[in-house]
Amino acid sequence: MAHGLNLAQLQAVHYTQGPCLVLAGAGSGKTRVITHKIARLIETGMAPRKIAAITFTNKAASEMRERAKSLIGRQAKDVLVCTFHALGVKMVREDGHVLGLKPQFSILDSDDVVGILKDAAGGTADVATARQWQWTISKWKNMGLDYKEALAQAADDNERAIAVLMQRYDERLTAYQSVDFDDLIGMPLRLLRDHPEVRAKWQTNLGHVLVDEYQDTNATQYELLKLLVGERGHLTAVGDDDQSIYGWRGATLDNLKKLPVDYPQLKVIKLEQNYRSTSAILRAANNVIQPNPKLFPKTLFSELGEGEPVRIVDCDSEEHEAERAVARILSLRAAANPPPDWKNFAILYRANHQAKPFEKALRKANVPYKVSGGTSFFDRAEIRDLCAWFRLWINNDDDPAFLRAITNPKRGIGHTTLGRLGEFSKAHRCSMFGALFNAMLEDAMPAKGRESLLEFGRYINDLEYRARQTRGAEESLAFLLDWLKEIGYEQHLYDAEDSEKVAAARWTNVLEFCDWMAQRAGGQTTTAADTTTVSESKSLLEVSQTIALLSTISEREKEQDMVILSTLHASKGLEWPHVMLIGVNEGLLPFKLDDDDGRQQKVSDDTAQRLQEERRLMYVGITRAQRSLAVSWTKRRKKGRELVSALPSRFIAEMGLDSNTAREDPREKLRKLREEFAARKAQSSAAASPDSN
Ligand SMILES: Nc1ncnc2c1ncn2[C@@H]1O[C@H](COP(=O)(O)OP(=O)(O)OP(=O)(O)O)[C@@H](O)[C@H]1O
Ligand SMILES: [Mg+2]
Repeated sequence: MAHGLNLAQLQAVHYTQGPCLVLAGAGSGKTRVITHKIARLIETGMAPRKIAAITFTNKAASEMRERAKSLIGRQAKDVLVCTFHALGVKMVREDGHVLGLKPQFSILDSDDVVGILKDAAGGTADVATARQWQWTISKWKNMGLDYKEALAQAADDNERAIAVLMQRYDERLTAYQSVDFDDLIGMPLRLLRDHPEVRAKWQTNLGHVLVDEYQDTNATQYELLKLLVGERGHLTAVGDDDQSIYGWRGATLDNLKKLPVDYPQLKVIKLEQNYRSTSAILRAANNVIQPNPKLFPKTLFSELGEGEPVRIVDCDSEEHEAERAVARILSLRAAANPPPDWKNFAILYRANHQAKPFEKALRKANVPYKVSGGTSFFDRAEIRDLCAWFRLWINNDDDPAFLRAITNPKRGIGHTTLGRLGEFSKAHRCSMFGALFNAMLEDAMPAKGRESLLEFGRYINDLEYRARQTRGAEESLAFLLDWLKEIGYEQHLYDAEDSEKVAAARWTNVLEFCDWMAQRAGGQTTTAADTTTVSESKSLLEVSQTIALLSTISEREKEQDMVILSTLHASKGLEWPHVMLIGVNEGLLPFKLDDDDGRQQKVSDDTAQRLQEERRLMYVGITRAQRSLAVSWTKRRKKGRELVSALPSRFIAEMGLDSNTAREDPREKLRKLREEFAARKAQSSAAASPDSN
């Protein structure tokens, strides 16, 4: 097991007596330390289920599980590898009853939250305002505040009003037996903080907790972590202060500073060798991050050789930029034999909307690509409709799911009827579903409306019963298809869409989703949020319970051979042989900074801090590249409908490249291509792929 680790890494892996912090730059093998340490802990006799490894995304979790599996085999499946949120789901499912929550609680998605907030505020607010409330409440929850504490620290009347709204909002969530995304951290924290027996249970159950990307944890997550590991502090955290890019979401570098204070026995280990990138790439990264104040001094070197110079690509417009990116991918592929896989290329950008021209250009050139971190499969309206039905089978009290299921597809139940049902359920303090079977409902609405409601209720009960009996892949698929036919979902899609093509695509998604669910019922796959690894067939009801959780917190990831388009934020922790950073313009990266035009000497503290975070984002982007890096910017950008002239980002100059060699010159490229062609010919058939590592 020792192979493939340097001395400092080995030290981190073997130190299991107490808390350990690995603090090191990008690509220095921090994540590798975590996987090897999992293996080491198991080797020394710790039961795999006593180990928890916390990652930043579900994708990172499944990758880590794979890596652990290749080191230690099947035992890896019992290690709890998941995100903070998935851990939260597990904790709330096991112990939420202490807080009055049943194990079959629902997790609300962002749209549900906005709907509930609007409703709780009297129903007149627009979506933008409701999103603002959502943002503020989320911020408070991430600071570990309940509505009373939020009220006490509110800065103005507006915030006080939101704190009052927060109370009503949380009351509704309790009534719906539902939680929002932030509760998945806040509730476990309350469980451990306020309930010693629960705390004792988790501290005994977990022998060691490992955390990747520690620099991006927020205050609540840190508190949770501390309570999970207790005073013994069997904790390994790895991180890089230069890669902290979630400050805007409440992550705080204070957690890095607090660790040595809260754990005086903390062992701090630094790693200095970068195993990912060539020296040319690493130098550009070091230059960019250099102006930022240093929390901990570090140096980083690479032994992978100088490599290709970093390319700066000047473009006229976004379309031009996209064309050049595609041309670069094609020429890099043409230059190697066999050509590197598509998945070796990544196009990274600051904001989601920047992907569009690139998608168009890639499609035009028939290049397979995947937008990662964009709209997830589970965010599609049709999938969310189906998930609402599942949520309702599992948790009849989930009112948002009830409303979504009863109206998708429409079943002739009008708004008036639903409105009356809503009022009745409020007056009688029960869920809308519960109200259906209340004898007093007779007085609240005309018989006709009531009859259709009851019919729906009976149908849900019937489905729940049938789903419980349905096991295995084949039965499940048959059940799902029957159900979709019964509710007329395909027709519903065709009615809702003007374009038949769009409707057909949505129906294909539905079928793909059913197939995927059926496979899970057959016991095939494991996913990041589903921490209990599936190995035998499950009933469809059990499967839908985990799907309902997945619907908001997981992306369905398949390993496919495609060019990756990703935001810089979503690229954290990942690596590709060839990376293109695009839209590296002032105003985009760094993103618009209020009082800073790049020339002023003095800027406000806030702006200076945001600039530091933007610089870290650029650093993250550069350090994703293993062998080649191109950085492009455009002379003109779209602003609304207009084309305005634009400047290259200050970060391009800061990379400190020699402008003569770095600019991409078409003539030089041609020369290189010729050279490579000649070299390949000489090598003839024996040529091995430089990309097959
Ligand atoms: N000792 C080593 N020998 C050889 N390769 C290594 C070694 N340590 C790490 N690597 C490789 O270097 C690359 C970067 O490692 P890893 O992803 O663990 O770095 P990291 O510090 O987590 O990076 P980031 O800060 O971007 O998350 C990986 O491909 C990994 O397999
Ligand atoms: Mg990492």
